[in-house]
Amino acid sequence: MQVGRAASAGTGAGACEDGATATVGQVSLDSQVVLRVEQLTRTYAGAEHPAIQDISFGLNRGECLGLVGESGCGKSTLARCLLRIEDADQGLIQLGGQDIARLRSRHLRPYRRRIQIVFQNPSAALNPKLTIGASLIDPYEQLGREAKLSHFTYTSKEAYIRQLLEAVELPRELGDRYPHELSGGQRQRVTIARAISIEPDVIVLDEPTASLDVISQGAVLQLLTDLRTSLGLSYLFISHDLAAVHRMSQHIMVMQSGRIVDRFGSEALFSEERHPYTKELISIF
Ligand SMILES: Nc1ncnc2c1ncn2[C@@H]1O[C@H](COP(=O)(O)OP(=O)(O)OP(=O)(O)O)[C@@H](O)[C@H]1O
Repeated sequence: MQVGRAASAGTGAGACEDGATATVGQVSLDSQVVLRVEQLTRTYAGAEHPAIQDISFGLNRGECLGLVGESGCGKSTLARCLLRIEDADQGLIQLGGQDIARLRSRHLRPYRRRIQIVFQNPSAALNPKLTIGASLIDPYEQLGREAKLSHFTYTSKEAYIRQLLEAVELPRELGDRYPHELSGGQRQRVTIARAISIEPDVIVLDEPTASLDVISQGAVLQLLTDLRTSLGLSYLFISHDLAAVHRMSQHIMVMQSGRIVDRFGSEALFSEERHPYTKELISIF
């Protein structure tokens, strides 16, 4: 893997609620924010309450921002809205300085590359009829050709696939296999390789280790941390596993019934100031 662009350290602007630009001396920290979300709300047809309501946060370049909350609180709805798989009813999603919340088709296309997602279930995320190599090349063919890649170089399909497999610590022979011929942990590494292949700014990790055994979980979380540092990636790490979120993230947000009820630097998880719901989550895990 070619690496080089160093990740910026977290600046403290992460997870800022009102989306305001923070300043330290003369230095604006706003340039560090790669993804800014303001007042995002989504109500499903027929539902009594919004699935997500007034969600606002900023994600710093090179940072992992954790989002934790119990099942059904709205985490995946937020992820789908950020990826524009679903549309929010109102609110702003600023990526690369552009509000993408309402962009359509060709206007949205240049921003699709900038935000990628890794889902919980790698088996559902990979086309069973494609070899691993073909799956890895697919995002580049769809979105990457227009982009100037700086870590991976595309000289030939084979060379590109090799770099991606190497980046996620998989043997190159796996490129010729089909998804069912891999273990769950290997399949999830392939979906991570797909997500990084077109060098996005942001990756939404939606419960990326929930389907794995404990040993594979630890290894995949470590790989994600290493890739964040070496590729300068920014993560929104969604999980109901508070321990994993604490391990991975510089800042943490806690979601309850569609709203962010608590947000703090990871080191302040056990502080007395925590919201009662955060304390409840701590007592469960
Ligand atoms: N397509 C949909 N249509 C209608 N309601 C939905 C839809 N998807 C989710 N919901 C509802 O929206 C709320 C939030 O669901 P969501 O899947 O975002 O929660 P979650 O926190 O990701 O849960 P989990 O951790 O179990 O995946 C729930 O009440 C859910 O029933």
